[in-house]
Amino acid sequence: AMLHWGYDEHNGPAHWKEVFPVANGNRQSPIDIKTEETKYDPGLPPISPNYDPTSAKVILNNGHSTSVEFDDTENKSVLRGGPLTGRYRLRQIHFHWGASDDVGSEHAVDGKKYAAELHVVHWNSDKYSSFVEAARQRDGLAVMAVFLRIGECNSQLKKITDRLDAIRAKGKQALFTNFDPSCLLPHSLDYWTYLGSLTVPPLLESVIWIIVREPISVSSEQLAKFRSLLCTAEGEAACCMLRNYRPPQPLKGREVRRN
Ligand SMILES: NS(=O)(=O)c1c(F)c(F)c(-n2cc(CC3CCCCC3)nn2)c(F)c1F
Ligand SMILES: [Zn+2]
Repeated sequence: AMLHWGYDEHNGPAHWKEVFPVANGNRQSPIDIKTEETKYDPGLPPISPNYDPTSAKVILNNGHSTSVEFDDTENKSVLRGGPLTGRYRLRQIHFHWGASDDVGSEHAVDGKKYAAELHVVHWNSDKYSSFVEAARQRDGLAVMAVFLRIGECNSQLKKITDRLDAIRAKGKQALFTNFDPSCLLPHSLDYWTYLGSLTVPPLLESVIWIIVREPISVSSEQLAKFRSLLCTAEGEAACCMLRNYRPPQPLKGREVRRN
């Protein structure tokens, strides 16, 4: 079996079930959203992100993505509305991308993959007392996903891509504050929503997914900076983080609703 999970031939998504059998579960993510089969739900309210820029703490290379981590010790930055009951506290944002611009997103829309995908991870702080506890519950996490398409340079994303050279190696982090991730959201927050899982091991089936339908832009040069991150620590033989997306998983009868 694999040593440590990753996205290479020997430890990638096809192997994850060897250590995490839930990989073949009934509510796995991501999925390919077949827009003709989504169900309009007039009862779905708008999503309402409310983030305090002082919650941002550090930018991190965790070896399988780059994330911005937020202070989630109080309800300073929360997501509410949409399919959610109560408040979900902001924990971290991170990205998924591919080895070339024609792939990279985890979710797909009618078989189309975008160049990358932003995930904004929150946990149900009304019902649970920590992220790790919430991550084990069916309604514990809410992840808002935003597609990135190749286009003009994204000046807001530049705040992140300009810092990546300071955290090239796995385990490196740098101070990163005064950042409100709403600045990365598109004009329209219309969305699809369905029940799924983490898209990385341990693949826990605890995520209410909110997929924003309008993509944001990223330039090819900005995206190339993500690929120059290393999935190896300093002093180890350098290995670039060329891709970190899981392919779409079986829908298994789940409904995808839209507002
Ligand atoms: N792609 S995704 O589905 O949006 C996504 C997520 F939703 C996550 F929550 C994480 N995540 C993983 C852990 C370790 C925890 C270690 C203790 C058990 C729970 C996981 N922290 N956050 C994550 F890495 C990720 F990629
Ligand atoms: Zn993710």
